[in-house]
Amino acid sequence: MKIALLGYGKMGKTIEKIAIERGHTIVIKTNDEEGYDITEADVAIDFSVPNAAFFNIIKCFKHGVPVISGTTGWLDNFKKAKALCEEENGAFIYASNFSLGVNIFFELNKQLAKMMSKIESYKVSLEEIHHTQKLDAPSGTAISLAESIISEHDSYTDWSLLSQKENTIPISAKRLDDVSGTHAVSYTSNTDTITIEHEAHSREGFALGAVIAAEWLQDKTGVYTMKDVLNIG
Ligand SMILES: NC(=O)C1=CN([C@@H]2O[C@H](COP(=O)(O)OP(=O)(O)OC[C@H]3O[C@@H](n4cnc5c(N)ncnc54)[C@H](O)[C@@H]3O)[C@@H](O)[C@H]2O)C=CC1
Ligand SMILES: O=C(O)C1=N[C@H](C(=O)O)C[C@H](O)C1
Repeated sequence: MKIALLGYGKMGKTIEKIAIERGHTIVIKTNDEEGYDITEADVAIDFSVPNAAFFNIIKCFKHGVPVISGTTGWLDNFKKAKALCEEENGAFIYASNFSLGVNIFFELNKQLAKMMSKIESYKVSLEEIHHTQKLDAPSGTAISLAESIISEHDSYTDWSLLSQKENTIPISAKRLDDVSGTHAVSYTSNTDTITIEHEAHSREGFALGAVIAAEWLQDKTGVYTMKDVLNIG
């Protein structure tokens, strides 16, 4: 498979290594909006920056190139991207987190929220920790976790960074050197705390998931999620 890497930073470089190990060829690697012919690629993988992702993605739709995006912090335009994908008969997967471990963690989070919805004595909170170069906060993964709790738990209607408000899930975002990505969901009562946590040991899990998603998407049209790719949940 000929792959275009839209964004050749920390993730782009990790994806390149894994894609080559799996027998693919990188035909484009760019940190720019222009200066390449996207039709050279069978599939594009966008891990760029929040203000570039939407442009990169719709360019792929316009040229009939299936696209995977893991860029976070651009979701105000997500609905528009989905609609454009359908209009152009494109192929698209966005995931706030491509690792198998986090996608299993997403399912655990959903089940736990469903169970805790019936128990009023526990209050939920989220914590995410990432490296200091991260541009967005809270992380895309923390937002996915919070939205899933909101859809399963009757007491929560919103999330916010460090909120104290009733019905709002507080998210704490910490930035420390060299942390690939840690997410914890805690339920606290007067007597105890239940915590589930996922800790990424490196970027390789995210990169492998993105390459597997690209392999899965290459002959399809439509908008999909990692749940479709991994067949879990
Ligand atoms: N969904 C997931 O599983 C994961 C998502 N991410 C997200 O992926 C994104 C990238 O992460 P990193 O590689 O760690 O960041 P990074 O900062 O190392 O790399 C981003 C690259 O995008 C480049 N760039 C800037 N403008 C561009 C444009 N117009 N077109 C293409 N590239 C452009 C930058 O020059 C930089 O090299 C972030 O939004 C991050 O949150 C990161 C890890 C996993
Ligand atoms: O920026 C990162 O590094 C990561 N970003 C994603 C997010 O915002 O959730 C996924 C992962 O946690 C690493």
